[in-house]
Amino acid sequence: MSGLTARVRVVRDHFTLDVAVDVAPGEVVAVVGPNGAGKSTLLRALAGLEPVGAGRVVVDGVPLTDTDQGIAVPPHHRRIGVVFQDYLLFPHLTAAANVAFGLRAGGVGRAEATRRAQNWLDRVGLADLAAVRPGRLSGGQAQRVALARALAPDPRLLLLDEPLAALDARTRLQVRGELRRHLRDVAGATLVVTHDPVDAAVLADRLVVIEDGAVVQTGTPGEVARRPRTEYVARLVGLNLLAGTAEPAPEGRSGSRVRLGTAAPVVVPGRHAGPVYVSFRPAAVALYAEPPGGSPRNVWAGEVVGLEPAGEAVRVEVGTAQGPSVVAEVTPEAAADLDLVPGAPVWAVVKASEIEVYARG
Ligand SMILES: Nc1ncnc2c1ncn2[C@@H]1O[C@H](COP(=O)(O)OP(=O)(O)OP(=O)(O)O)[C@@H](O)[C@H]1O
Repeated sequence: MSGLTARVRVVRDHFTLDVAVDVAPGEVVAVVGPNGAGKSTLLRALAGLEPVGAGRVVVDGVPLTDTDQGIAVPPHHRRIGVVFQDYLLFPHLTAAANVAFGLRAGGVGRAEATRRAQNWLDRVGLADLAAVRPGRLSGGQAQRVALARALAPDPRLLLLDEPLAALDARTRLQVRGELRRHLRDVAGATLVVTHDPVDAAVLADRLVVIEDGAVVQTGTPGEVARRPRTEYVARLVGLNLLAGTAEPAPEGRSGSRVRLGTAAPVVVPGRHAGPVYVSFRPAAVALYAEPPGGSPRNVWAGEVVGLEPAGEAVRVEVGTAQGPSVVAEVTPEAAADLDLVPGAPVWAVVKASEIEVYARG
């Protein structure tokens, strides 16, 4: 099979990584997950930099790791491109010589390697800096040289670990756009580790979410953002997520009720039964300083736990006495009018029509 097919298990004292990932040729997959989830360990295992306890890593049909057969191709013979934060440029070589290095190591002759290195520096917009050594490059420029060095040998597998993390916000925006263009042209499989949901959404065709050493969700950025399956993913994409059990309304009535442990059940659109997730946007939560009049459904009484700015709005975390905590998004004016300070009593109301429901498990 072409592209990457991998299953790796790495066991440490207090941590086990056990994941399977497949990446098609030309596909860009972002690996996301909380700190310590095992993202870097996965990339390092694929690169041959981390001993694999059990598993197989196959690129374009060639086994690079196979613990059953005793195969462990050393990192420099894997013919893969890597941009890792600790895999720095050679300080004593010029930008052009850094890019040519990988080509030379792959058996390309000196003149051809120099020509192709220059061509790659052109492509990443650094033609004028070919003769400069890394010490005189900015962070963004060095990152582009590292990318050119990884891409120049036309690798069948490209691994990028937080390629934009070291850049300031403005450079990041620019380099992210360029990186996206370059990754679109890569014929091989690409895996990129990132903490940033925007990087993931911009760069990747598909996300693989890893938590505590295991894959917990995979899908296009849109699918994952619409239907998160874990607390971490929900927070990452800025949605409220509650787990519960649905039962459809009695015959002749629309909608369903979802029980959430001890909290009051929520009323949701559509007919659902069994274990479900319920998700909704913070902006779909209205807050009141007094119990709301009429008989709105889905009202939780609680208190303000914390507030933080979110763009032009204010995000308010509301803890409820018996149930879930929910995040609301209100205007700064509303936050002031409602006198929202930590500890203040508040009533949160979610419109049923704004709630998304999907099966768990
Ligand atoms: N060299 C090491 N020796 C022992 N344990 C390690 C080593 N490197 C990482 N770990 C542990 O392995 C687990 C996975 O770490 P890893 O760096 O792969 O996570 P990560 O998802 O990349 O995290 P981050 O987002 O913080 O970079 C963590 O529990 C970490 O403490």
